[in-house]
Amino acid sequence: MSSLSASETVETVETAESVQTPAPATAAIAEKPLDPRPAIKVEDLHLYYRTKAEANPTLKAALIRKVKRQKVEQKVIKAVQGVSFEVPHGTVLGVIGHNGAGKSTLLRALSGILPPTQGRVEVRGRVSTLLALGVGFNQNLTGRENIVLGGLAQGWSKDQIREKENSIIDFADLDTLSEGAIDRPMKTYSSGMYARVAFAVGVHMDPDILLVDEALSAGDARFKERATEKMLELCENARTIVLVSHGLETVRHMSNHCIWMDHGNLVQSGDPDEVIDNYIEKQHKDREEADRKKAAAEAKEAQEDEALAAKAEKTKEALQKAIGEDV
Ligand SMILES: Nc1ncnc2c1ncn2[C@@H]1O[C@H](COP(=O)(O)OP(=O)(O)OP(=O)(O)O)[C@@H](O)[C@H]1O
Repeated sequence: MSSLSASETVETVETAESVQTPAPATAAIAEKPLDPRPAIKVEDLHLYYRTKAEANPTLKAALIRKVKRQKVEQKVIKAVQGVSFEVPHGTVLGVIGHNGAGKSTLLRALSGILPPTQGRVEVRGRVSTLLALGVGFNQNLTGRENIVLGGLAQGWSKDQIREKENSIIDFADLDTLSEGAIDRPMKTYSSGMYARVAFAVGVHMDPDILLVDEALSAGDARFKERATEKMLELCENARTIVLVSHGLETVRHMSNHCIWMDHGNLVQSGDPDEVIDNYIEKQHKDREEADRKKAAAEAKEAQEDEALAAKAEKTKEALQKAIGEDV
């Protein structure tokens, strides 16, 4: 499930126009970086989305608005709020957190797709990004054609393309799933097949920094294992990987540093086992709290029902009494 984009940039620095608020505590990730300058440096990063959303999007409301020439109110979603961390070269950084915590948004900023609303992102090296399924490939072209197209976009020579094409196809190993699939349009692929091609292309871009957003989740166990091996190999060669995933065991297994995001904030940064265990504990506590609240609400509702029934009973008795007396 992925797309890829690669930049040839040796040093990318994204800076927001205004840096006003003081930076929160910076999370240094490794003690002995291979390169004294970090591969990634994020300082007081804020990322906001502006959307025009209506509470009640009805045709009537739209017509009234048009007649009255009213504008739809703009809503600001603060996806990332003041996050700072550094990633030395050769790190596999796992990024975990609940749905909507801001993980993918953070990755988009690292890849340069999304400029910071405020703060600073520095990325040193060639970046290859594996993002959401479907982006980056032409669905009507075959897997092979998309690989060649990707190579051309990278500025590879014909020989390089030929050499890498075979290696990418070998790595993706689609034939074991469906013979000849590599020469069929990608719109006919399953999400797992897509993930295989995307991941194979991404790692063959020879990136210094590989950004992976759940790209492996569609792959089967065997492919995940091979992808893991490949990522570790990249990492041994001082390449840096940022892996966003809900697969906590994958993150635990693969990463040597982990950050936990919650509602756009960085909750913890440190050893993967420690961070993941704390995250799991928090999830349990949240679930218990939610269960407790639900039970309390149900008990309250039952009490109110009982009180209403008692009141109705009393009213009925009073009515019967009144009717009886009248009679
Ligand atoms: N294109 C967008 N426009 C508006 N809001 C967005 C957009 N993309 C994400 N958001 C919002 O930003 C917040 C963070 O979303 P993001 O996708 O970064 O979270 P995430 O941690 O990756 O979630 P998940 O684990 O579900 O993929 C959410 O509130 C989300 O609704």
